[in-house]
Amino acid sequence: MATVIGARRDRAIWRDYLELTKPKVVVLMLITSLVGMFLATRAGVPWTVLVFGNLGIALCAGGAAAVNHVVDRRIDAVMARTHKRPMAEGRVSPMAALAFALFLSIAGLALLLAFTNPLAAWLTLASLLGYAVIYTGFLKRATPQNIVIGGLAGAAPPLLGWVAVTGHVSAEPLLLVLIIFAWTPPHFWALAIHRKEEYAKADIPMLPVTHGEHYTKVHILLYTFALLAVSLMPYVIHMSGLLYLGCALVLGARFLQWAWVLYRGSQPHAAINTFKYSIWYLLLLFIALLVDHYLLLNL
Ligand code: HEM
Ligand SMILES: CC(C)=CCC/C(C)=C/CC/C(C)=C/COP(=O)(O)OP(=O)(O)O
Repeated sequence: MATVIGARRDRAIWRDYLELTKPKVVVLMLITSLVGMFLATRAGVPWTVLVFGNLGIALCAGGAAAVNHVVDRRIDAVMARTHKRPMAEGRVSPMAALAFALFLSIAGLALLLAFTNPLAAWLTLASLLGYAVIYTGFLKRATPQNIVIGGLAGAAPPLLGWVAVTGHVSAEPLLLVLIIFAWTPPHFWALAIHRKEEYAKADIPMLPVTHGEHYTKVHILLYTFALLAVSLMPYVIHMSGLLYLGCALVLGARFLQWAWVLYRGSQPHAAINTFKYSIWYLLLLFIALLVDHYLLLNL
């Protein structure tokens, strides 16, 4: 077995490069961009946009994630959740990871320019820079509101998908962005409560570290209320029908229940369970948007 920058290589190198792209996060983002594409039109989405548009968005998101791994390698090495990452353990060198990130990002933008439209490419570039440079390079170490502001980049994919199809920004995809924007604080702060000591050790000013657990739980509750309200808007503006409304109410009520259990402190694993539920929530809410869309079209 070879030794790479002081670290033993005991697994295939492609796995390390794949890990740099945060594949599970990117897959969920892709589902939201797919939904943005399908909701943008009553006719079918051209297959070139469907395939190369989503591939372009995924490559750029993966490129941004790889930059995040490079910039954060020292703090990742300090935290138990992240210390086995390829950069934190030195299995991939910063130069190699940056070259990989650059390759993914340029390939992604080229696909978007070739198969979608310039606006989709520019907005994707803005999201890429928003996450890789603004959030990772500045906000993360600067303010406990880091993930609220930085959340905009992660929330962008439904807009990117919509614009890839239509070529312009409109209210409906902005509403989908708003849903993910309101979802991000409960998603992340629940995990941050669970991992509070690690963030404190790494000197990262996440809300539970700077303002305490109680304050964070109150804000999780408030954002979850806001999320429930915003998630009903697609029905209110006649973008979605009753099936979506029912799903949004049930999924939102369950999210509120978790936020309440977390707030009351009555369950030892409430924080990590709220985090896990947040991922199922977003996945199921966007599947509901899609199923509802095709039901409405066929009525
Ligand atoms: C600024 C915004 C966000 C922050 C700060 C954030 C933070 C995090 C963190 C710290 C994790 C844990 C990763 C791990 O355990 O290695 C995570 C997991 C995850 N996040 Fe987010 N997230 C954000 C936005 C998003 C968005 C927009 C999506 C998808 C639309 C998303 C989807 C996921 C998924 C699927 C996981 C589970 C990954 C796994 O199990 O490996 N996140 N997030
Ligand atoms: C083009 C486009 C759509 C770009 C979006 C890029 C993207 C992958 C955003 C993900 C958001 C996320 C997982 C933040 C966590 O970072 P963190 O550094 O706080 O978490 P960590 O400690 O797990 O690395």
